[in-house]
Amino acid sequence: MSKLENNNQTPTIMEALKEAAAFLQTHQREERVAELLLLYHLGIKKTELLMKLRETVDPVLYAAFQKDLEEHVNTGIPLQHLTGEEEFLGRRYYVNRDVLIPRPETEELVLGMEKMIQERLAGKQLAIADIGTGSGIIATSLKLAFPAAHVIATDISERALLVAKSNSKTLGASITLKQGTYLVPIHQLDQKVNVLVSNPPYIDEADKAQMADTVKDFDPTIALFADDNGLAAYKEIIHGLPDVLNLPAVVGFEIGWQQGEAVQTLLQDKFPAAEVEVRKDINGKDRMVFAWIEQ
Ligand SMILES: C[S@@+](CC[C@H](N)C(=O)[O-])C[C@H]1O[C@@H](n2cnc3c(N)ncnc32)[C@H](O)[C@@H]1O
Repeated sequence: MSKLENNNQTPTIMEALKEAAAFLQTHQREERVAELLLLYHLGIKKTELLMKLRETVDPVLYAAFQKDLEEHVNTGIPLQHLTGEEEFLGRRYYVNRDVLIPRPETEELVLGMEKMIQERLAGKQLAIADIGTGSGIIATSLKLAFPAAHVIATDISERALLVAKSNSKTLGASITLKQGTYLVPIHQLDQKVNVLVSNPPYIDEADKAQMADTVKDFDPTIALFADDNGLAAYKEIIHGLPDVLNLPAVVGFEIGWQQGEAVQTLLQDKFPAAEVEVRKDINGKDRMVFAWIEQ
């Protein structure tokens, strides 16, 4: 067990940060965790932190900060599980062990969907499905971007849906939440949609050994892994698409960086006349597939 050595029970904020950053660096953890965790414990914003660098840290808060820091170093517990929140497109979402921690790549998926909806479905009544909603980030963001849309969010996990419910409520997004496997809840609602988006599980189990402990030990297994080289969820969803889409429709998937061609082919085979495009993320890796399906 690594322990943070400190001889000073009442350091200044600056000293606490330096000491924590060095501790994280020694244990090959991201140094930025020090600042984010201290902000959380002090209950202040970064701008306030910069003005308070010479103030001493309350010993009780400092002890709690150190305890979390040591747990992070020793177990790999993600910062977001210590603070119970993550930011997504400028909004704060509650997270726990029942949901995937929202990723920046998914922000790019949502922004891409918003743009396609504005360009292709302007003036149309929108019915949007988010399949495998997890913490509800995609469904909530799209409802807030298109307030008149009917948004349905599904997940196989009841516990994930509780998190999505709490987030959508806190953020004032009225969405319909349904439990069930992939498209089944959409069928049950007898509701066709003209927008379908999903960030499904897409990691091949064979890649587990190379994954960071912060991911494989803490994100829910059901949110990460899929059979068939990670393609099983795409295959199942795309197979059922013709029955749930009200054309013309926009479809968007987040994908693993090596899955672009496979998912594009699955969509193109199902809808030969569709425009299907693989897009890269900010790091230059294939990360999204978008389809515009008119017939
Ligand atoms: C990669 S996570 C994405 C969560 C969230 N949409 C996001 O982008 O952060 C995949 C989600 O799909 C859900 N899931 C896994 N298998 C499913 C299935 N068979 N049917 C519906 N949802 C499923 C998981 O519970 C998880 O919430």
